[in-house]
Amino acid sequence: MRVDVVTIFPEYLDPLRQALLGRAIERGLLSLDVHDLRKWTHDVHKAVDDSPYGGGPGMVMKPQVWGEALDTLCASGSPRLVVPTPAGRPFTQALAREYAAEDWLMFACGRYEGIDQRVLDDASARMTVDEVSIGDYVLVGGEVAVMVMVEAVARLLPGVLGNPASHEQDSFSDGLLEGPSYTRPEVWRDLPVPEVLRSGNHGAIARWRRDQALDRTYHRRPDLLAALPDTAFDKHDRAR
Ligand SMILES: Nc1cc(-c2ccc3cc[nH]c3c2)n[nH]1
Repeated sequence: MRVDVVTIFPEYLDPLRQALLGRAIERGLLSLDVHDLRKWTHDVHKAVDDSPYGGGPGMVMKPQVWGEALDTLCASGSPRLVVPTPAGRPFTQALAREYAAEDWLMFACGRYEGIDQRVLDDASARMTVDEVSIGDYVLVGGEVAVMVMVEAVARLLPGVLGNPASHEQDSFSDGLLEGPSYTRPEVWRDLPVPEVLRSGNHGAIARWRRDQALDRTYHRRPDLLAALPDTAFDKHDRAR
């Protein structure tokens, strides 16, 4: 997978080159190229923003600069363009899986009050453009949202995680939240590991984990439970 990121703060994306993702990049499982948007300015101040039409606070990112950047970076083809914004569709594990199947993702990091809408409208004629929110809170720019999405997508790529089962038992992979996890010691500060997990009875362990996931989802994210089809529940689930 090819990943391109356009931003006025290229160094903000450096953490993506550390640890697991850094090793995946070194192994060629994905490529990451970060581009400084100011490369496509032509004035001495390298201006990327201007005042908003209609008034209001803050500044808007200029369409000319973004247009030239995308024209250059997309000259060889059409990536899926992902634009973080509080006003976007929710970024979910399902969307991460969809992105993990793409050959080429490009992320446009806004700053200020965002990017002139015409940039996205113009790009939509040549590529799929997704305006995406990573949550109902407001960041200062798109860079952190891009790091969240790149990490969530890259970990799904074959070979990135040591054990593929890790993401197959992710929270949300079966529509439920993950239950609690435990490791040694058996008792810590007078708190024991649930006995079933030490029983060696794998059927009982699987049942207990499913029950824990159902309970946790019921109490913390009832919306997820309500969204599941009846077929998602077996007779044991229904007997609870
Ligand atoms: N989910 C979410 C996205 C954002 C976001 C994304 C881009 C920009 C550009 C300026 N402020 C921004 C905020 N906040 N919260």
